[in-house]
Amino acid sequence: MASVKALVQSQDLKSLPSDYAHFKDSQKSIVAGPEVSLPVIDFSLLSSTNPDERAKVIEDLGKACEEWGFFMVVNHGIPENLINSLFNVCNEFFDMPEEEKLKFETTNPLYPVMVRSGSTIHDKSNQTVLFWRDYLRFFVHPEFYCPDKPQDFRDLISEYSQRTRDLACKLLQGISQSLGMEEDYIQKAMDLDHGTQIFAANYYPPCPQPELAIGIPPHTDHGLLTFLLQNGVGGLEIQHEGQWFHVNALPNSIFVNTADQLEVLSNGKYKSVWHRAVVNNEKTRITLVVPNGPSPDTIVTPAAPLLREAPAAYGPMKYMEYVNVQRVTRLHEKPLLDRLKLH
Ligand SMILES: O=C(O)CCC(=O)C(=O)O
Ligand SMILES: [Fe+2]
Repeated sequence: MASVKALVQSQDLKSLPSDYAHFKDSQKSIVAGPEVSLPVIDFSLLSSTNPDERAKVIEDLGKACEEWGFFMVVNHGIPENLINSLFNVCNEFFDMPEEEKLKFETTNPLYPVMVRSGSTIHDKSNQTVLFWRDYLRFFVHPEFYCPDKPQDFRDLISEYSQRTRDLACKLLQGISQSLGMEEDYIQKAMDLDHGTQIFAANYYPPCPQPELAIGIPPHTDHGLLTFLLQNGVGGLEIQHEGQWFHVNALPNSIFVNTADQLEVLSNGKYKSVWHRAVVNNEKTRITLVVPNGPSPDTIVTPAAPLLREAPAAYGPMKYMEYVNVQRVTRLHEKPLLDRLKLH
């Protein structure tokens, strides 16, 4: 299938092709949410030698997970030039000839490298609706995959994936402690030495009628923590206290959201945040997304130490099975996470 990028380039589009109309009439269209300021976590304080400073950042981290499920990490130590190079190389990837990219086209979520355009969803009447985005996704851990073009892609991804894995481990140590557990509880219980890490790049070209289209419809992410970078163009919205809010990034920050397996592990204390990507009619938006999850075979359950205080609120499920079932769950069906709830 042709990419959304090619569609935009091939025609002087004045209106949205009907396949991409998520909202059939402008009355029900997307209304951009108001902007909200998010909790900010200073990552450098997690390795502070001052116990009070460390205790404070762990408390802030716990609050951010409990009240928002979404925060920005600053002073994360990932070099700005690595991030800039990654955006450049991902842009080059989407600029490659269609035939090159389509080599990776598949609908099988287990393929290690996948390119898709306008991934389909089905609305209530079972009609297909396409997302206004092109998409590249591959597994980087426990096994490392990466397209071999453009040049330097592999090296950059390899470095970014190592650094973000380290960031995820350290944040999860703080999160373990914020739940009153041993620092390495999550690392051991989720087998993070073999943790699943994915790299995804979303490419949202300018859209002629952005209010009728959707980049990604509302969803929660599978995994523990997702990291997101954007190329300076906004579009991410999160649900907070029942309302949609637009979120914007501080310079040099990384967005982090709590995901489904962290909700299960924390026995519901930390909620997996609902979010969506809206599109605009002016600028191409690129986001680089790294979901960090348990090892593929980990059976995820609420953490044992938390069950002294309350009974388990979620049933067990193997992580990879969860990923696969979630992928075939349709928009109007009950979300998989809700189906795991025991009461
Ligand atoms: O691009 C965005 O802003 C959201 C991406 C996202 O939610 C995802 O890839 O899971
Ligand atoms: Fe997401």
